[in-house]
Amino acid sequence: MTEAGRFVTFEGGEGVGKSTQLDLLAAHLRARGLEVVTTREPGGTPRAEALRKVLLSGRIAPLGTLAEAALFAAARLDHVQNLIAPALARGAFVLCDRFTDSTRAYQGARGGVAPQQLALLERAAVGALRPDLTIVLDLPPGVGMNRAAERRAARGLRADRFEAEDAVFHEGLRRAFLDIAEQEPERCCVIDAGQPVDAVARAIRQLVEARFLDAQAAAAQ
Ligand SMILES: Nc1ncnc2c1ncn2[C@@H]1O[C@H](COP(=O)(O)OP(=O)(O)OP(=O)(O)O)[C@@H](O)[C@H]1O
Ligand SMILES: Cc1cn([C@H]2C[C@H](O)[C@@H](COP(=O)(O)O)O2)c(=O)[nH]c1=O
Repeated sequence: MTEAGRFVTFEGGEGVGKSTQLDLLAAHLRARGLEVVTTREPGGTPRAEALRKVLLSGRIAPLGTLAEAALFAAARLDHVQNLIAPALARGAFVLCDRFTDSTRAYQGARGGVAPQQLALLERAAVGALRPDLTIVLDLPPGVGMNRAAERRAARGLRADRFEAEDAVFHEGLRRAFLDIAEQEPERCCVIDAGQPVDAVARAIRQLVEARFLDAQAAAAQ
């Protein structure tokens, strides 16, 4: 449930195309004259971006997955309070690269943090805020990991804390995101991310227009 705006999150494993598709949707919505705020997790505000650096460096990993989950929640609290909630209150479309489902998948399903503990952290960080729509980009993990590795090589980067996990971890993540989508079909929509970029973008545009913009136009008539 959001305030006046629309909150759309992009989820899925590594290299499935979340940032590519988020940018394309943002450009499409801006061309229609809408205010769009693009952001990401962990991150989105200066304090949360600082926490992102620590989390992805792997320096927190020795403290255990519960500590990591708590730090993701701390970053999210700052992000929601200082960027997401104000933008939604203004009536903007907020497009966010990863949100609470990533914690459920990475720290919960794969990291072994108990659902009750995750629920407490989630409530503390986001209160009653829920995405209006979550786009789950689905891809065999091998394909996504290859895409992510090529992107890293082009930028001269090394694998981060989570990219460095093994194939079993990434296979489990894919299942975790699909399970979340099955459990919340009204909020989540799974899209085949193995299609060419343009085809994925078209599917996302159609979904967003049908969900938010066609209904708005019909109501205005
Ligand atoms: N549909 C596609 N087909 C082929 N390549 C793609 C497709 N979508 C994105 N890519 C490429 O794959 C790489 C990863 O894409 P992107 O950064 O958008 O993924 P991501 O899900 O945001 O990754 P991460 O979670 O690792 O940050 C980029 O080099 C991008 O150009
Ligand atoms: C929000 C969130 C993220 N993660 C992990 C997932 C990714 O490996 C990184 C973020 O990197 P990206 O290139 O921006 O996708 O962090 C997580 O484990 N838990 C979370 O809640």
